[in-house]
Order: sequence, then C-alpha cells, then structure tokens
Amino acid sequence: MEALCLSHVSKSFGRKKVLQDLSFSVPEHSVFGFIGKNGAGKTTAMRLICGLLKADAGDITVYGSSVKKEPVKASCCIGYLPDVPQFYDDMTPYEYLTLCGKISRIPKSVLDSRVTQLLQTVHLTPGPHRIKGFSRGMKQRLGIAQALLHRPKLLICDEPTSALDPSGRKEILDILSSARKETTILFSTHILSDVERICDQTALLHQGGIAFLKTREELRSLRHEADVEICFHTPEDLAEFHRIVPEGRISGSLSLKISRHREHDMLFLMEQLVRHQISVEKIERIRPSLEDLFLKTTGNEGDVS
Ligand SMILES: Nc1ncnc2c1ncn2[C@@H]1O[C@H](COP(=O)(O)OP(=O)(O)OP(=O)(O)O)[C@@H](O)[C@H]1O
Repeated sequence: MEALCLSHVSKSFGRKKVLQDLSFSVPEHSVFGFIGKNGAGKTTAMRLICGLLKADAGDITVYGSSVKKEPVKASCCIGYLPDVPQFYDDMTPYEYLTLCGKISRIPKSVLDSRVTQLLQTVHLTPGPHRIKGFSRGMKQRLGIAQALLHRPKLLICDEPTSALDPSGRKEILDILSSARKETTILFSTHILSDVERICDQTALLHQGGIAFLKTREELRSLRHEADVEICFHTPEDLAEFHRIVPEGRISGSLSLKISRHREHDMLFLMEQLVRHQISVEKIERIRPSLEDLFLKTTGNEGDVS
C-alpha cells in the first residue's frame, strides 16, 4: 500500500514557484530520503504533506486520505519532526512527553507505558534531567519520541541529522531504521551518506520537481559504473594508447579518463596496455560518490556535506 502519494503538486510564494507538478509516492514501511540544495523546497513539500501549508494545485493523500478534503484524518496519520524542534526546556523528557500525550488525548491508562517505552526507544533515561541541559542529539531523539507518541503511520523528519556529530547521526539513523517496522518514514537531509545508509528510495528535488528517484539498488548500481583514469609516463604513450582505444577524454598531457566502465572493461584496457607494451604510472577505477551524482544533476552550486 502507498503510505503517501503526491500527485501534480505545485506551490508558489508570491511569484516564486517553489514546487511545480511534483509527483511521487512512498510505499508503506519504507524509508524515503529527500535530498536537494538549500531552498529546493524540501521543507515546503513536508509542510504541505502535514497540512501546515496549502498546495496551489495537485493532490496529496496520506494512507488514502486527502490532505485537502480530509485534513483531520490525514494529519492523524502523521508524526512531524521539524528541523528545529522546540520544547519546554524546564521539563524533564518524561514530563514533556506526558504533557504532549495528554494534549494528543492518549488515554491515561496507556500513556505512562507509552512514554517509558519511547524513552527507551530513543535511548533517553526517564531521570530528573531537564531538557535545557540536553545536547542537540538528545533533543533530536526527544523530538522523534514526541513525533512517534501517537503511533503515526507516517513519520516526517526535516533534517533530523543535520548539525549532529557522526555518533549522534548514527544513533538517529538507527532509531529511524528500526522505526520502519511500525511506521513509514520520509526524511530530508543534506548528508548524502545518510540516505545511502537507510533509505529504500531516494529522491532528489530540483527546480520544483523530482530530478531523480532511485531505489537503493539503483543507486548502488549507478555507483558501480565507475570511471577509469589511466596516467601515462609520456604524452607519446598516451597518444599511442588513445589511437588503439579511441575512447574517453584526454585530461592534461598524461591522463585519459574513460567514463562508466564496468569491472570486465578494466581487464580489456589492461590487456591492451600489455599487448602494446605501454607502461603506465597508474590505472585506477574511480567510483562516483553520491555527491558526484548530486552535483552532476544540480550543477556545481550544491550545498552538500
Ligand atoms: N513562508 C514562505 N514565504 C515565502 N517564501 C518561502 C516561505 N517558505 C519557504 N519559502 C521559500 O521557498 C523556497 C524553498 O524553501 P524550503 O525551506 O522549502 O527549502 P529547503 O529545500 O527545505 O531548504 P533548506 O535545505 O535550506 O532547508 C526558498 O526560496 C524559501 O525562501
């Protein structure tokens, strides 16, 4: 079943068109990664899904409920973690989650055990420590607990790992990854290795629409299409080799770059070098990183880490 479906969604702010004819869907119990440059419209799309903004055109459905026609039904399915979650800093996490649970009208009989269980899930202790002393990572984890409190079918997290150190990021990613058993997850990030780590599908938002949408396997296979760089000792060796294998792009006076070679092609290139007795400084496979794919699609001004 589709947890979320966006169909031809557009949104402008004044004359600025942020989203144009945006369509994609997210299968149930999957983790969907949303990447894009600063200002690409990731937060706008998430706010539209949550019903915090109104789309100019198009439809959004959450588990079959239209955000436009059945906003309450749709929003009941969603847990949202904004990019900068706000808390009552003088409370302990236990007090804070209990307050949120009361506001969400979670029955008293189950609230205490739900809060205790969620604190465990996000690795926070129900002790007397106040939120104001928490690290960023702890606050993000508390934000995830808050968003999961009412057992949403769809969890939306806006850059949950940004500004965290590698161990803080790993904790968040592990929590999100295991939360997929109970919910479907859509999260945005600038940290491309994070989407590679846990996302079943990754969408790149660019110029108002989806520039690419890849499954984990597709991303992996794209990254297997490595370039090969051969560095020669002399320009004459390079010219001789390029006459025999008229492929690729000469870069500088000693180097040849051949795109998208697969494993077996490397053997072919090496055979040609041996057969024609051309010695080389080095021959190397260069796998594109996700950053390379991102920059190739968006131009070179991408803001990625
Ligand atoms: N309420 C608003 N009024 C006017 N313009 C807005 C509003 N909200 C967002 N925008 C503009 O829409 C564009 C998309 O913003 P959005 O925050 O959705 O991008 P983003 O992809 O989440 O960026 P970032 O990665 O920097 O968080 C930006 O140019 C932003 O200035």
